[in-house]
Amino acid sequence: MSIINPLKKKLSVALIQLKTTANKEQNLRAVANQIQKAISARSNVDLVVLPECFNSPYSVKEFANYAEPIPNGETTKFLSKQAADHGIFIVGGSFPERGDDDKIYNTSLTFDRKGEIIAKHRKVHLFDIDIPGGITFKESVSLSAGNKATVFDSGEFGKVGIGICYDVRFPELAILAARKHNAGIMIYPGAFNTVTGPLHWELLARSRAVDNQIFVILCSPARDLDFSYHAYGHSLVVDPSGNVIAEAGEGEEIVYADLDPSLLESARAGIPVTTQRRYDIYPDISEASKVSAK
Ligand SMILES: NC(=O)CC(=O)C(=O)O
Repeated sequence: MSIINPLKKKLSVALIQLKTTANKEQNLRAVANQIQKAISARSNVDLVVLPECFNSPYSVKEFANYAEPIPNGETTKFLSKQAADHGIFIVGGSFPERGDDDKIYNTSLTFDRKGEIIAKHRKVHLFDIDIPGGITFKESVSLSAGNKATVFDSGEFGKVGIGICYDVRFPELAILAARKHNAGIMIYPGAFNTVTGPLHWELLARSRAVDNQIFVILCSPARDLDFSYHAYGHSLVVDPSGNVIAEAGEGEEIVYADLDPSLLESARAGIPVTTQRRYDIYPDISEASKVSAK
């Protein structure tokens, strides 16, 4: 049985883990500086990834104050220009979007080398959790959920799926991207915290990678203990065998990695689950689990 390798060529990525302040202009300037730094350090960078909510505080009280329309808002124009000026792909983390329906979404835009928007993902699963003695957060207080899975075709290195943070806890998005659309990479801008991060951040990234034998990228803000929300940090890249091939600490840092198609090929050749699935036994698994959750 021949191996399907969705990754068309080696891809050099840079994940920008930076602190977010309450000042949007300052945040955008910091992103521009960090992109410049990444390009200067590694001239072959193809794709830059930014964290969830990189232009605003991660706070349900603040999302509406920072929300912008797409594509005519300041942050969209800024990201487009960065991508075009440097001739790189950018997965633009996420920022609060004010939709045409006046609702607020947590939205990630992806730009190609010419600065064109090639993907728009609105966080599908809102982060509503309550861990007594740990953390309570309810994005649904001020955000609305997106209603579609997102995969883009880079045209150069194959297809890529996008999720935002809490979306990584739901394997279905990555399964759809990898198995229905043949994506070789899943990218999640995310902002786990100091309670859930140590428990699940790396575990979930490695799980999504091994489930689908794809590369998985998670990009977080840097930790800032002066803010109400303490981001976990630890932006990382996982290969299709589940190995963490690059990882940041907690502070500001740029993580570099080369995504090598041969790693995907050897993972799928050695443990050929892609060709061994028994769809006769688990047709439409999501529908089945919906019934049992009632
Ligand atoms: N911030 C999130 O959306 C998700 C998160 O922190 C978690 O799942 O834990």
